[in-house]
Amino acid sequence: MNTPPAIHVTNTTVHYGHVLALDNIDLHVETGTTCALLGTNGSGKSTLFKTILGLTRPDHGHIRILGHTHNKARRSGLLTYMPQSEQVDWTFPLRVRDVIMMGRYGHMGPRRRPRPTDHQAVDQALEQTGLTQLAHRQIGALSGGQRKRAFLARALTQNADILLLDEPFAGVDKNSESTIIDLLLHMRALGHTLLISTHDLTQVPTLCDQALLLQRRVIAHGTPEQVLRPQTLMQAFENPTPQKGPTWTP
Ligand SMILES: Nc1ncnc2c1ncn2[C@@H]1O[C@H](COP(=O)(O)OP(=O)(O)OP(=O)(O)O)[C@@H](O)[C@H]1O
Repeated sequence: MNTPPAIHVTNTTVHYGHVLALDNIDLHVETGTTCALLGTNGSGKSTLFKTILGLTRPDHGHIRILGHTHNKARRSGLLTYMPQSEQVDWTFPLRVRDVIMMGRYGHMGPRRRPRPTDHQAVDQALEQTGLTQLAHRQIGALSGGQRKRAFLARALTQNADILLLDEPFAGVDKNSESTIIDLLLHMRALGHTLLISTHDLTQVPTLCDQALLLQRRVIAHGTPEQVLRPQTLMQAFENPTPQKGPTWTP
């Protein structure tokens, strides 16, 4: 029997009130693929992640994760999500290790008592993200790049087949960026499926097998060489959503 696609989004439209965020999206990501999600600010990247996760309800459309509904996929731990920014009280006395352990909650019983396998998973994620020395530091005392690595470590401990990463390189220093790239290449080599939104086009050819260019609708989907053409990228600027913040120049 053929394996179903890791992510299969069909004919999916999302409005926030009168704002059209996604317009009839079709997306097919095979298992083991690393796909970049590209687009200007406000082009619908975060909305697409949230819709795949079932956190945002589409007006219409059909979403399957490895052949399952998002509820079943989430319950089965098939996918994990690293949001663009975390709603965290940075003054709360949580250590880096505690934050990463949260990724293991789905593997624990209702009392959330970590077992040796949970501690091992956290140790491994700390090492992979270069945070072992900072494990006992309060989360708010980390730099932006270190915080991003901690939340990536929390996602890794879930050991999900599919990782949805919203802007993993935004606001990180060069050191953190190179740690994150190495880690994502490692996950790719292990056969995980990754959907990564990024404004940094320079990473895409090395890191990704595919790229999807979004401007509420799909402008292009193919290999990085097919998508990263100036004339294709220009289409994303035909009618960009007015937004504050950085955009990129093709
Ligand atoms: N909760 C919301 N309520 C109303 N409008 C929203 C909401 N979330 C997003 N939008 C709007 O939907 C559109 C798509 O936003 P979205 O955040 O998905 O884009 P994005 O590509 O992730 O942008 P960025 O790169 O800035 O994060 C934008 O016009 C945005 O203003």
